[in-house]
Amino acid sequence: MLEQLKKEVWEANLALPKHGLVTFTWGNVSGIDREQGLVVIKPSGVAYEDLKAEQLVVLNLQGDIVEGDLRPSSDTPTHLALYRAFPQIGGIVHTHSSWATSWAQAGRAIPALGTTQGDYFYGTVPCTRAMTSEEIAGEYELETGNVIIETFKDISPTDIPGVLVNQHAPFTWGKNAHDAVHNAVVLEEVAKMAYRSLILNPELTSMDQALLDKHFLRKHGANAYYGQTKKEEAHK
Ligand SMILES: O=C(CO)[C@@H](O)[C@H](O)COP(=O)(O)O
Repeated sequence: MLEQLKKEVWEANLALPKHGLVTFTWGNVSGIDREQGLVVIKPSGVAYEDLKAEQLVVLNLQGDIVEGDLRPSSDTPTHLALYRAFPQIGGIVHTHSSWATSWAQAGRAIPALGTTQGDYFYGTVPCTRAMTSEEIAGEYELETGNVIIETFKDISPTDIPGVLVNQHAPFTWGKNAHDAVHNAVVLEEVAKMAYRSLILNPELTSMDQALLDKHFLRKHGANAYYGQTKKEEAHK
């Protein structure tokens, strides 16, 4: 089980440069074995082309390293906070992909303007609030997790599998590491499309709700891999 998870997380990290989501080592992917309560994550600062599966770091949800000689990603506290708060997710990606990061630096949420976003995000991709000076001076990565969790207090992480961290960059998640990478690619694409759409038509606000329902529920409805039956909820 753990060896399979390491292979999956290793492959997912290598997919980041393949999809043009990272410059240098500006990104990391993790996955979790919920039965064992163990998280596998990329080691800090290691170039993707040099990364070996055996270099991945294994931690428990409290952040204790149980396997691995290298330092875990500097974003590990954020990953762990999200795994503790969102039991539905099995993989997390953090990158500085340039279009999504531009929205995060601008402190702006990405509205759902079309079916491309609607197929994967059930509406707006939120941007967290700016962190306080105390939060920034404290354990920044842990506080980043906390502000994401705060942002999602009324949002289901299965409806919106990603977030923009204010003045930082995006995090995405999914049922496993590969799914989280898929959502990271989608987020980068819709960030680019939304920017261009708003340049072409600054009056845009959001897409038609019925169209959003149709597209999101069609993909994440009765067979939703999270085990929820969104169709029933949608027609109550
Ligand atoms: O957010 C940041 C830096 O702002 C990090 O994501 C780094 O860009 C990658 O750090 P490591 O995973 O190599 O520690």
